[in-house]
Amino acid sequence: MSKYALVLLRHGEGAWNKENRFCSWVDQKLSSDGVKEALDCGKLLKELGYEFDIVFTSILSRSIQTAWLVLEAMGQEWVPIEKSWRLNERHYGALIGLNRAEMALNHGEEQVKIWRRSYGVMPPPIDESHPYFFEIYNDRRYNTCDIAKDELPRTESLKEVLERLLPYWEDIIVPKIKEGRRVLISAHGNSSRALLKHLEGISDEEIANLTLPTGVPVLLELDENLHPIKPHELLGDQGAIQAAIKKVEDQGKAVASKT
Ligand SMILES: O=C(OP(=O)(O)O)[C@H](O)COP(=O)(O)O
Repeated sequence: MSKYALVLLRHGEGAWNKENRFCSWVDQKLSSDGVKEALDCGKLLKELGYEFDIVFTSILSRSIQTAWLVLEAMGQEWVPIEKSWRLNERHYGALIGLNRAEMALNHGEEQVKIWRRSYGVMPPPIDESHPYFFEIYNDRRYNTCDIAKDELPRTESLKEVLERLLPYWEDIIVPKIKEGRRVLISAHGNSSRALLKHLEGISDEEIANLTLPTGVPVLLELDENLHPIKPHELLGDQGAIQAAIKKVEDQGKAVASKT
Protein backbone atom coordinates (compact mmCIF):
# COMPACT_ATOMS: atom_id res chain seq x y z
CA MET A 1 0.00 0.00 0.00
CA SER A 2 1.28 3.45 -0.84
CA LYS A 3 1.23 6.06 1.88
CA TYR A 4 1.50 9.11 -0.37
CA ALA A 5 0.49 9.92 -3.96
CA LEU A 6 2.56 12.63 -5.61
CA VAL A 7 1.45 14.05 -8.97
CA LEU A 8 4.04 15.69 -11.23
CA LEU A 9 3.14 17.58 -14.34
CA ARG A 10 4.96 19.07 -17.31
CA HIS A 11 2.97 22.21 -18.19
CA GLY A 12 0.72 22.33 -21.27
CA GLU A 13 2.23 23.14 -24.64
CA GLY A 14 3.87 26.57 -24.83
CA ALA A 15 4.24 28.77 -27.90
CA TRP A 16 7.87 27.69 -28.37
CA ASN A 17 7.07 24.00 -27.93
CA LYS A 18 4.97 24.47 -31.08
CA GLU A 19 7.78 26.30 -32.89
CA ASN A 20 10.29 23.61 -31.82
CA ARG A 21 12.58 26.13 -30.10
CA PHE A 22 14.46 25.60 -26.83
CA CYS A 23 12.38 27.73 -24.46
CA SER A 24 13.95 27.09 -21.08
CA TRP A 25 14.15 30.33 -19.03
CA VAL A 26 12.39 32.48 -21.66
CA ASP A 27 8.93 33.19 -20.28
CA GLN A 28 6.36 31.97 -22.77
CA LYS A 29 2.64 31.58 -22.22
CA LEU A 30 0.68 28.45 -23.14
CA SER A 31 -0.49 28.04 -26.73
CA SER A 32 -4.24 27.52 -27.30
CA ASP A 33 -3.51 23.77 -27.48
CA GLY A 34 -1.58 24.06 -24.21
CA VAL A 35 -4.54 25.73 -22.51
CA LYS A 36 -6.73 22.81 -23.65
CA GLU A 37 -4.15 20.27 -22.44
CA ALA A 38 -4.08 21.87 -18.99
CA LEU A 39 -7.88 21.97 -18.74
CA ASP A 40 -8.14 18.35 -19.97
CA CYS A 41 -5.53 17.34 -17.42
CA GLY A 42 -7.59 18.96 -14.64
CA LYS A 43 -10.76 17.23 -15.87
CA LEU A 44 -8.98 13.86 -15.89
CA LEU A 45 -7.60 14.34 -12.38
CA LYS A 46 -11.07 15.31 -11.18
CA GLU A 47 -12.65 12.24 -12.82
CA LEU A 48 -10.01 10.07 -11.17
CA GLY A 49 -10.94 11.57 -7.80
CA TYR A 50 -7.75 13.51 -7.05
CA GLU A 51 -7.76 16.39 -4.59
CA PHE A 52 -4.77 18.62 -3.85
CA ASP A 53 -3.90 20.61 -0.75
CA ILE A 54 -0.96 22.53 -2.20
CA VAL A 55 0.57 23.08 -5.64
CA PHE A 56 4.22 23.89 -6.35
CA THR A 57 5.26 25.61 -9.58
CA SER A 58 8.32 27.23 -11.10
CA ILE A 59 8.42 31.00 -11.57
CA LEU A 60 7.84 30.61 -15.34
CA SER A 61 4.36 31.58 -16.53
CA ARG A 62 3.66 28.36 -18.41
CA SER A 63 3.90 26.23 -15.28
CA ILE A 64 1.87 28.72 -13.20
CA GLN A 65 -0.82 29.10 -15.89
CA THR A 66 -1.05 25.31 -16.10
CA ALA A 67 -1.54 25.05 -12.32
CA TRP A 68 -4.33 27.68 -12.47
CA LEU A 69 -6.12 25.88 -15.31
CA VAL A 70 -5.80 22.44 -13.70
CA LEU A 71 -7.20 23.75 -10.42
CA GLU A 72 -10.00 25.60 -12.25
CA ALA A 73 -11.01 22.45 -14.14
CA MET A 74 -10.97 20.54 -10.84
CA GLY A 75 -13.06 23.20 -9.05
CA GLN A 76 -10.19 23.63 -6.54
CA GLU A 77 -9.13 27.20 -7.36
CA TRP A 78 -8.66 28.00 -3.66
CA VAL A 79 -5.73 25.61 -3.27
CA PRO A 80 -2.52 27.53 -2.42
CA ILE A 81 0.27 27.72 -4.99
CA GLU A 82 3.93 28.14 -4.02
CA LYS A 83 6.52 29.14 -6.61
CA SER A 84 10.27 28.74 -6.78
CA TRP A 85 12.95 29.26 -9.42
CA ARG A 86 14.29 25.89 -8.24
CA LEU A 87 11.49 24.20 -10.19
CA ASN A 88 12.29 26.20 -13.35
CA GLU A 89 13.05 24.37 -16.55
CA ARG A 90 16.65 23.42 -17.11
CA HIS A 91 18.72 26.42 -18.23
CA TYR A 92 19.67 25.57 -21.81
CA GLY A 93 22.43 28.23 -21.99
CA ALA A 94 23.34 29.45 -25.47
CA LEU A 95 20.83 27.03 -27.04
CA ILE A 96 17.88 29.06 -25.76
CA GLY A 97 15.67 30.22 -28.63
CA LEU A 98 17.28 27.93 -31.21
CA ASN A 99 15.25 25.52 -33.33
CA ARG A 100 15.99 21.87 -32.51
CA ALA A 101 15.57 20.61 -36.09
CA GLU A 102 17.96 23.26 -37.41
CA MET A 103 20.42 22.35 -34.65
CA ALA A 104 20.17 18.70 -35.74
CA LEU A 105 20.91 19.70 -39.35
CA ASN A 106 23.94 21.74 -38.26
CA HIS A 107 25.35 19.58 -35.45
CA GLY A 108 23.80 16.13 -36.04
CA GLU A 109 20.88 14.42 -34.33
CA GLU A 110 23.20 12.59 -31.93
CA GLN A 111 24.69 15.83 -30.58
CA VAL A 112 21.21 17.31 -30.13
CA LYS A 113 20.13 14.17 -28.25
CA ILE A 114 23.19 14.51 -25.99
CA TRP A 115 22.37 18.17 -25.30
CA ARG A 116 18.71 17.36 -24.64
CA ARG A 117 18.80 14.12 -22.71
CA SER A 118 22.23 13.29 -21.30
CA TYR A 119 22.71 13.67 -17.54
CA GLY A 120 26.03 15.45 -17.32
CA VAL A 121 26.54 17.49 -20.51
CA MET A 122 26.03 21.25 -20.32
CA PRO A 123 25.34 23.35 -23.43
CA PRO A 124 27.62 26.38 -23.89
CA PRO A 125 26.68 29.12 -21.38
CA ILE A 126 24.53 32.11 -22.30
CA ASP A 127 26.33 35.47 -22.31
CA GLU A 128 25.41 39.10 -22.84
CA SER A 129 25.62 38.80 -26.62
CA HIS A 130 22.72 36.32 -26.63
CA PRO A 131 19.42 37.84 -27.88
CA TYR A 132 17.51 36.67 -24.76
CA PHE A 133 20.18 37.37 -22.09
CA PHE A 134 18.76 40.68 -20.85
CA GLU A 135 15.14 39.58 -21.20
CA ILE A 136 15.93 36.79 -18.75
CA TYR A 137 18.28 38.42 -16.26
CA ASN A 138 16.62 41.87 -16.17
CA ASP A 139 13.29 40.29 -15.29
CA ARG A 140 12.47 41.28 -11.72
CA ARG A 141 11.27 37.78 -10.83
CA TYR A 142 14.94 36.85 -10.58
CA ASN A 143 15.43 39.47 -7.84
CA THR A 144 13.15 37.36 -5.64
CA CYS A 145 15.19 34.14 -5.61
CA ASP A 146 16.89 32.66 -2.57
CA ILE A 147 20.32 33.26 -4.14
CA ALA A 148 21.84 36.40 -5.65
CA LYS A 149 21.10 37.09 -9.29
CA ASP A 150 24.74 36.72 -10.32
CA GLU A 151 24.77 33.21 -8.81
CA LEU A 152 21.87 32.04 -10.98
CA PRO A 153 22.88 29.54 -13.68
CA ARG A 154 24.03 30.54 -17.16
CA THR A 155 23.69 26.94 -18.40
CA GLU A 156 22.82 23.61 -16.78
CA SER A 157 23.05 19.91 -17.36
CA LEU A 158 20.32 17.75 -15.80
CA LYS A 159 22.80 17.15 -12.95
CA GLU A 160 22.84 20.86 -12.06
CA VAL A 161 19.04 20.97 -12.28
CA LEU A 162 18.83 18.19 -9.71
CA GLU A 163 21.40 19.90 -7.47
CA ARG A 164 19.43 23.18 -7.32
CA LEU A 165 16.07 21.42 -7.10
CA LEU A 166 16.94 19.00 -4.28
CA PRO A 167 17.15 21.55 -1.43
CA TYR A 168 13.66 22.80 -2.34
CA TRP A 169 12.34 19.24 -2.55
CA GLU A 170 13.88 18.25 0.79
CA ASP A 171 13.24 21.44 2.77
CA ILE A 172 9.92 22.68 1.38
CA ILE A 173 8.02 19.94 -0.47
CA VAL A 174 8.89 16.83 1.58
CA PRO A 175 7.68 18.31 4.89
CA LYS A 176 4.31 19.12 3.27
CA ILE A 177 3.98 15.57 1.96
CA LYS A 178 4.89 14.15 5.37
CA GLU A 179 2.25 16.38 7.00
CA GLY A 180 -0.23 14.57 4.77
CA ARG A 181 -0.76 17.40 2.25
CA ARG A 182 -1.65 16.09 -1.18
CA VAL A 183 0.86 17.69 -3.55
CA LEU A 184 0.78 18.58 -7.24
CA ILE A 185 4.02 19.82 -8.81
CA SER A 186 3.40 21.74 -12.04
CA ALA A 187 6.85 22.02 -13.56
CA HIS A 188 8.74 21.35 -16.78
CA GLY A 189 10.03 18.48 -18.89
CA ASN A 190 13.54 18.49 -17.46
CA SER A 191 12.90 19.64 -13.90
CA SER A 192 10.37 16.77 -13.69
CA ARG A 193 12.89 14.33 -15.21
CA ALA A 194 15.47 15.38 -12.60
CA LEU A 195 13.07 14.76 -9.73
CA LEU A 196 11.96 11.40 -11.16
CA LYS A 197 15.62 10.40 -11.54
CA HIS A 198 16.21 11.16 -7.88
CA LEU A 199 13.06 9.51 -6.53
CA GLU A 200 13.19 6.39 -8.68
CA GLY A 201 16.97 5.95 -8.60
CA ILE A 202 17.19 6.06 -12.41
CA SER A 203 20.80 5.69 -13.60
CA ASP A 204 22.70 8.46 -15.40
CA GLU A 205 22.51 6.38 -18.61
CA GLU A 206 18.86 5.31 -18.32
CA ILE A 207 17.56 8.85 -17.72
CA ALA A 208 18.43 9.66 -21.36
CA ASN A 209 15.49 7.43 -22.37
CA LEU A 210 12.89 9.26 -20.30
CA THR A 211 10.89 11.88 -22.17
CA LEU A 212 7.78 13.55 -20.77
CA PRO A 213 4.96 14.92 -22.93
CA THR A 214 3.19 18.19 -22.10
CA GLY A 215 0.01 18.21 -20.03
CA VAL A 216 0.14 14.57 -18.89
CA PRO A 217 0.01 13.92 -15.12
CA VAL A 218 2.68 11.59 -13.76
CA LEU A 219 1.67 9.62 -10.68
CA LEU A 220 4.25 8.47 -8.15
CA GLU A 221 3.05 6.30 -5.29
CA LEU A 222 5.43 6.59 -2.33
CA ASP A 223 5.91 4.72 0.94
CA GLU A 224 6.40 6.41 4.32
CA ASN A 225 10.07 7.07 3.47
CA LEU A 226 9.06 8.60 0.14
CA HIS A 227 10.43 5.66 -1.81
CA PRO A 228 8.31 4.71 -4.83
CA ILE A 229 6.44 1.44 -4.38
CA LYS A 230 6.19 0.99 -8.16
CA PRO A 231 7.34 2.77 -11.34
CA HIS A 232 5.77 6.12 -12.15
CA GLU A 233 2.59 6.04 -14.20
CA LEU A 234 1.52 8.50 -16.90
CA LEU A 235 -2.22 8.99 -16.45
CA GLY A 236 -4.60 9.07 -19.41
CA ASP A 237 -5.06 7.42 -22.79
CA GLN A 238 -1.91 5.33 -23.21
CA GLY A 239 -1.99 5.42 -27.04
CA ALA A 240 -2.23 9.21 -27.06
CA ILE A 241 0.54 9.46 -24.44
CA GLN A 242 2.93 7.29 -26.48
CA ALA A 243 2.20 9.41 -29.59
CA ALA A 244 2.88 12.59 -27.57
CA ILE A 245 6.21 11.20 -26.27
CA LYS A 246 7.25 10.32 -29.83
CA LYS A 247 6.36 13.84 -30.95
CA VAL A 248 8.68 15.33 -28.30
CA GLU A 249 11.48 12.90 -29.21
CA ASP A 250 11.08 13.69 -32.92
CA GLN A 251 11.63 17.40 -32.21
CA GLY A 252 15.35 16.60 -32.33
CA LYS A 253 15.24 15.13 -35.84
CA ALA A 254 16.91 16.96 -38.72
CA VAL A 255 13.81 17.86 -40.66
CA ALA A 256 13.41 21.30 -42.23
CA SER A 257 11.77 23.58 -39.69
CA LYS A 258 8.42 25.21 -40.36
CA THR A 259 8.86 28.98 -40.54
O1 LIG B 1 11.50 24.72 -22.24
C1 LIG B 1 11.63 23.52 -22.30
O2 LIG B 1 10.90 22.60 -21.63
P1 LIG B 1 9.41 22.84 -21.09
O3 LIG B 1 8.55 22.99 -22.33
O4 LIG B 1 9.05 21.61 -20.30
O5 LIG B 1 9.42 24.08 -20.21
C2 LIG B 1 12.75 22.94 -23.08
O6 LIG B 1 12.99 23.73 -24.20
C3 LIG B 1 12.45 21.49 -23.35
O7 LIG B 1 13.27 21.06 -24.36
P2 LIG B 1 13.72 19.54 -24.53
O8 LIG B 1 12.49 18.66 -24.71
O9 LIG B 1 14.54 19.62 -25.80
O10 LIG B 1 14.53 19.18 -23.33
